[in-house]
Amino acid sequence: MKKKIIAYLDNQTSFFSFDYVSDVFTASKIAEIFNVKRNTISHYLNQLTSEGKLIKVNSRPVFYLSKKTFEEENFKLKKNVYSSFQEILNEKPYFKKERDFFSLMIGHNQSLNRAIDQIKMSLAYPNNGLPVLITGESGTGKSYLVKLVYEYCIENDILKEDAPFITLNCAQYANNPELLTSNLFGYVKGAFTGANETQQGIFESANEGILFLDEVHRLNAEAQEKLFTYLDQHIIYRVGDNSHPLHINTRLFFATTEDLESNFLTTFIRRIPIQITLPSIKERSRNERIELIYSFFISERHIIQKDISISSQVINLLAGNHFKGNIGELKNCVKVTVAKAFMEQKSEQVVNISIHYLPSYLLRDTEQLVYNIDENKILIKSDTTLQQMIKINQLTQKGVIETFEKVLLIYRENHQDLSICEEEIKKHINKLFDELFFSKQRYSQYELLVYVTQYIRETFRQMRTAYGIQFNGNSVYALSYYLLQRGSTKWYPENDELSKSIAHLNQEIKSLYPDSYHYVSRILNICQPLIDLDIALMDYIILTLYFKKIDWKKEQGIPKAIIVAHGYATASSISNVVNRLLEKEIFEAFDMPLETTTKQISEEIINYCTQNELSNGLIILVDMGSLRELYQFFPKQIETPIIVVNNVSTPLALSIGENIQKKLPFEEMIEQSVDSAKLDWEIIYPQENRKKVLLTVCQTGIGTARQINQLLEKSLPVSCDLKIMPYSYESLHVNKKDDTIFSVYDVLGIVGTENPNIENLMYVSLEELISGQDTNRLMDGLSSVMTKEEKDLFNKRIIRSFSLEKVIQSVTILDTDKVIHEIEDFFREIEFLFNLLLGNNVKIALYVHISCLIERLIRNIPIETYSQYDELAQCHQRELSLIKKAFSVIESDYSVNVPNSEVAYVYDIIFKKSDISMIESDF
Ligand SMILES: Nc1ncnc2c1ncn2[C@@H]1O[C@H](COP(=O)(O)OP(=O)(O)OP(=O)(O)O)[C@@H](O)[C@H]1O
Repeated sequence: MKKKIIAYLDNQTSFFSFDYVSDVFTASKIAEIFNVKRNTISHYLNQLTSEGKLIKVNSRPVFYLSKKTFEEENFKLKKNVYSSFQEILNEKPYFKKERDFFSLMIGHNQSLNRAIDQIKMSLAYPNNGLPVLITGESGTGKSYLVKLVYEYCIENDILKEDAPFITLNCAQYANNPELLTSNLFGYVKGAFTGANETQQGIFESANEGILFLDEVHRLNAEAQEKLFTYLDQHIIYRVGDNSHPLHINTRLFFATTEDLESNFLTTFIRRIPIQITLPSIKERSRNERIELIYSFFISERHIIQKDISISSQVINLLAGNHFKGNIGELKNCVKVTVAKAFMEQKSEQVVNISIHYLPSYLLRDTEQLVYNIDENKILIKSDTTLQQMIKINQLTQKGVIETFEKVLLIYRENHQDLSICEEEIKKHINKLFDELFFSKQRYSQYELLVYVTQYIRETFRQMRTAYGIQFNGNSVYALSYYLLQRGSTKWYPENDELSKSIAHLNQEIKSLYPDSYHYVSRILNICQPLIDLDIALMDYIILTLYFKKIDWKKEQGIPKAIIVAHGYATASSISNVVNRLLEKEIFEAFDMPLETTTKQISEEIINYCTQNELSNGLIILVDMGSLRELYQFFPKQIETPIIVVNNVSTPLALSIGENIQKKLPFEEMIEQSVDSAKLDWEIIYPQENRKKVLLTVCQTGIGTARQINQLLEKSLPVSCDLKIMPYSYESLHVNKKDDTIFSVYDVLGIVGTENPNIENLMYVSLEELISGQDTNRLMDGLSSVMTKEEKDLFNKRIIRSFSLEKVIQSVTILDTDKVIHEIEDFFREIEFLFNLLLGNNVKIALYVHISCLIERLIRNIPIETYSQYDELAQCHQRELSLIKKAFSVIESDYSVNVPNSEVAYVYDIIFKKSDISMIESDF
């Protein structure tokens, strides 16, 4: 048993961390693992401790670790029994000192992590370590890093207490490279004119210490040669003497702001195995920049010996600026700002730092707007530490990061399959947003919130214009709160495994919710430069899943409309007036100064076309005859119909705008407006590449069609270039192939609740999809737009999305279980009253139809009146009354009244559905 315990603890101890001591080291856990009584285990553990095999930590609970493994992984221990882990830590050689030194360097655990590891490695290398070359722009901390290296070496006995640390800035000798060489390596008497005495060089003075050559690219070829000799053999020769080598032991650090390739002899570079590049301030995360700013204000506080209160705008402006002189310039900027405020507020107890004290160039250069609002203050007192300040900063984003971690944990626990764990993940995301909405902290960040929301609102406005997406007012706030809390911290996954999971999840979400993902990406890209975000893949994931819930409401069927007119503001003024009158941004303006050519205008418009979603067509109102030729510049591959209307005027634009709002069919929008005005217009249909569409229809209007549309869109693979759009059943039923939709699009087929019976056109009923009967037929009809893999994926998703429950869930807000029960009662009643058995297809059609019907009634949404109601009522009054009777339970349960038209549609489904067989019952 003792052997087993030792083996177990050897293994566990290799994972031991002071930061989190797991219960695997406690007697009770070990007893549980070996299925032995606790007392027995304690007895063995104590014996092993006194044998020196284990260490015992008498904290509560008591922990036991393998001494051998601990010492291998950490450091030698003096005892076997300790009162706490802190007591063990106190024995760690140089523990405090080592940690303290490099941690003074902000970014030591983030952007400088690797650089510091490399330095430590170079110092540990035998025979005086390895030489290190540090590159980086001016002010990135090269000199500061070497200074810390020196202190680290002293504290860790790598160098003796009185070891020399000599810095030589080679740039000081820019005009006299020979002087630099002789100062560096020393010279012998008579080596050159004026060499009256033999003189030892800086190299010798740095013996047994550190020599730091800054701006080392200034060394001339001769000096570089001399350095090789040292690097290769650890000897130097004084200038003028090549026969007396001097043995030197100095650790070399070089720094340069220059490009290595062009300024150094390759032979020199090859001899320096460790090369480190320090990041510019722009490359550091915002959090690191904020840490730097805080630390500089804290040091200024020590200098002026007065508390400092800083407005959060000041921090924002400093953190948002990418100082060319990097940290050095940032530090100076803080110094100057504090000095200026201090001078002006000598008699005040606390020095207030507002944006007025910042250097003016900072305000001028900043991309961020500055508001003159009463803001939050950050107070630095005599005992304020950087750690405290960072903690406050990090707290704000804790909730978001915790959600990241939780989501990833759930995803990984569920074999990286979103279909199993999506609901659970969404619960956590919704919880996060609930917390964000109600967070008290928000109030303390009020000003920043105002700032962020106005950008988000503007971003959403752009999205509305570009994609025709309507936003729920809450979305602006949800996104603003999220971004505010998220802060601008770079978030890195802890390891490669996690990164892989994130990439996997990202891919899954991207293909599952392509639209939502696309919109989220657009929004984040637009906001990113404005609010200085460091976006991680997790942000796309969280936001896509969150916004999916709200659902982007697409404005259906509205074409884009633009006004193009010569002159500096003609187009803008017309569109302004019209948009204001219509209370909607219908028109976009393209002002064209007079010298612009038609070709240039076309290019602008084509550019606009590529950036906006135009699948509902584009209407261009132009001001002069010559512009009519505009379309000749359009590429043949246009995918959308374009109407060009000549001689734009405000009344014409207003009339067309009204028609657009009424969602009239594409050509009618113009016909109705221009008829009276006798203006000329032209419609250009895409000839080669008409967009392929699948239409969704429902017989009662457009409501259910839209829902079917959404379900299909969600199932559509991202890579597939198919448009799915709801369309009027009535219009197709009456016009058949003459309907305008067929000249605008390449219609591949129709999915719906009722067949408009168009010759040679695929029709798949909703019931077929729900019953999973004939998805193959649909897939066959889509062969021209989908590869086999895409069809398989589409099919798989349709089967998943079109279960009866899911369809009902998506078409209504009603409680699915309840509504299904009610409808089943309705079936029984119908079967009883008419003495028949409803076929499965009829039932499925009725499930969907009636649940939508109930919702329509509850929400007071009108439907198209049943056109031949009177004739139907004349012949089938009895049937209509019986159907109405069967509805009585539903009517009373939902407090609604089923109107005649609705009853008539239900009659059609039960008795007329052409492709559904109705089984008469035997009795
Ligand atoms: N990571 C850091 N944490 C805290 N302070 C830093 C850090 N890096 C640099 N500094 C501070 O920034 C200032 C500029 O750094 P430093 O002089 O080392 O830059 P440099 O790269 O050597 O510049 P140059 O090439 O112009 O000589 C120093 O005062 C230093 O204290």
